[in-house]
Amino acid sequence: MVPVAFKNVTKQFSDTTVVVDLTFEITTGETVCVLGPNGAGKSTTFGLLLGALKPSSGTVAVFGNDPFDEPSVRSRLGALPDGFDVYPRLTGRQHVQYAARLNGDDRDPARLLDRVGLAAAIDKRAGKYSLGMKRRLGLALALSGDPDLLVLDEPSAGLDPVGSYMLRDIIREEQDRGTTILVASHNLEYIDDLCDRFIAILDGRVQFNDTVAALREQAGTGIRVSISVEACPDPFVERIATMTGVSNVKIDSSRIRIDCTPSAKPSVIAALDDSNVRFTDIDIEEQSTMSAFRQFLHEGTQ
Ligand SMILES: Nc1ncnc2c1ncn2[C@@H]1O[C@H](COP(=O)(O)OP(=O)(O)OP(=O)(O)O)[C@@H](O)[C@H]1O
Repeated sequence: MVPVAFKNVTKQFSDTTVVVDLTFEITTGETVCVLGPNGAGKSTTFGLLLGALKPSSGTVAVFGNDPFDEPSVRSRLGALPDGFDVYPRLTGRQHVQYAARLNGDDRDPARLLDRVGLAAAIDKRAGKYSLGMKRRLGLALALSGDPDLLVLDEPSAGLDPVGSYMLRDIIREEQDRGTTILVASHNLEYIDDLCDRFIAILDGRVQFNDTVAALREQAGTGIRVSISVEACPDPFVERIATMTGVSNVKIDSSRIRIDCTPSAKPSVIAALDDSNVRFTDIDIEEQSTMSAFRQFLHEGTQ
C-alpha cells in the first residue's frame, strides 16, 4: 500500500472551494516537498491527509485506509501540523512522555528532546518556550514512536540557522530509516537537495508534480553559464542565442552570460567547444529551487 494516495479530492468550506480535484501519490521512502504561495491550500491538503478534515469529494488513503473514517491508521503517522501549540503548563519531558504513551514508545524522553536540541529545557514548562523551541518540541512529538510517514507543515518556521541544520540532519536520519516524508515549506534552502520530488499547489490545484530538475526545465531557465572572454565573439553569441532552451544571452566587454534550461546546457558547452572562442574562465551556476519555483509561478500565471 502506498503511504499516501489522493484521488480527485476536492474540499469546500461552505461556499469556498479550497482544494480542487487533487490527485497524487507518495511512494514508500520518498521525500516530497509541497510548495505554494500563502493560501494555496497546502495546510488544507495536510489536514485531509491527517484525517482532521473530510474531503467534500474524492478519496484520501493513507497506507490504504481513510484517515478520517479509520483513525487507527494515524498511529503510523508523525505530524507537525500548521498552528501546532503546546500545553503551557506541561514541560517538554511531559509532552514527550504523553505522546510516547499514546505511541507505546517506552524509551527515555530525553533521547527525543536531545535530538531536537531541547535537552537543556527538558524540565521547563513549554508555555515559557520561544516560538522556535515550540517548533522543536512539535518536531520531537512528530518523531515519537518512529512513524512510517512523517508530515511536516512549515517545520522551519521560527527556527534559527542551527535549528534549520538540525532539521536537515533529522530529515536525513529519517530517510536512512526508510521513513516517507512529506514537508511543506516556504524556506527550502536547507532541504531542497534532500527532496526527491516537488508538488506545487496553486489555487488549490496541483500545478506541478516532478523533480527539481524538471521544475527548472519547466521554469524555462535553471542554469546560468558565465564565460569570461578576451574579446566578444559575435558569431558565437548569435549561434547561442538561437539555440533551443536558451532564454537569455547578455554580453559585456569581457563576459558572456547565458541563461538556459538544464537540458540545453550540454549543447551550450559543445557550441563553446566547437567555437574558436578564447575564454579565460567559465562558471556554471544552478538556479536555486526557490527561484526556479518563483519563475515557474511567474511564467505559469501569465
Ligand atoms: N476552515 C476554513 N474555512 C474557510 N476557509 C478556509 C478554512 N481553512 C482554510 N481556508 C481557506 O483556504 C485557503 C487555503 O488555506 P491553507 O491554509 O490550506 O493555505 P496554505 O497554502 O497552507 O497557506 P499558508 O502558506 O499561508 O500556510 C485560504 O484561502 C484559507 O482562507
